[in-house]
Amino acid sequence: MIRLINVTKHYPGRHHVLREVNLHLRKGEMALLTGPSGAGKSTLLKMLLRLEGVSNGTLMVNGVDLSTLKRRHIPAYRRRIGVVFQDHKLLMDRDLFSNVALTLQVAGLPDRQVQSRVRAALDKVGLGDRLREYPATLSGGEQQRVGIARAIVHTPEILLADEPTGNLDPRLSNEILDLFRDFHHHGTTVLIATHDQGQIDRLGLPVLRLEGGRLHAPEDHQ
Ligand SMILES: Nc1ncnc2c1ncn2[C@@H]1O[C@H](COP(=O)(O)OP(=O)(O)OP(=O)(O)O)[C@@H](O)[C@H]1O
Repeated sequence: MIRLINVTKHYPGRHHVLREVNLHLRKGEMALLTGPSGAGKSTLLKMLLRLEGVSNGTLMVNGVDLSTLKRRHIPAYRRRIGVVFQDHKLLMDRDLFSNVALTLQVAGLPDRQVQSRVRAALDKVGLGDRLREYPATLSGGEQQRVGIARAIVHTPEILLADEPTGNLDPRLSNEILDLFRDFHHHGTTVLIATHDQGQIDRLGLPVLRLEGGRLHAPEDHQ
């Protein structure tokens, strides 16, 4: 599903962030991406979203070489991926329903489908009865769950998260990561960038560690 072959990345005028990285994450797998600050975790996620290009090597997602993806096909490609950020970037002047509905509306889905999908997504994260509330009335963990509902509302094949528990206490972090695990158990491929050693130890998932531009991964993930 996700395959990096000798991928190198450097930003203009800077030395390499990633050097000949190899990774194989199969369909339906879940893994944690870790490493010190500045190691390139966000860069790797951005490359998977085609927000950043690869400098050298090959990055394949679902059999598609991203460097050959035409510009006009990028929006459709991104709709197959759900993304969760640490600062969930919710629209504070819109209620939960509108926050989650937005991507479906932009994609031109009929109203009735938008209604049912948004309700189902908010139900999955335990906020199905709070559709008309505004983000400001929610706790940090609840806001993060709205971010997750928004990421999964279009039933993506791949779910990426960048430090999704960064601002949360351990109990809420457990809840959020268990939610990701549920999606993984239902067949979604999940990759989460995290610094949280407690979660890394607790979850017992394959750990992909970036350091000094290299990726250290279990042998069957290289
Ligand atoms: N757009 C950019 N232009 C130039 N350099 C960048 C850009 N984005 C990131 N970098 C540099 O690339 C390196 C990797 O950054 P990245 O954000 O991928 O690391 P990270 O592992 O996600 O870090 P953190 O854990 O602190 O979020 C850093 O040295 C950063 O300064």
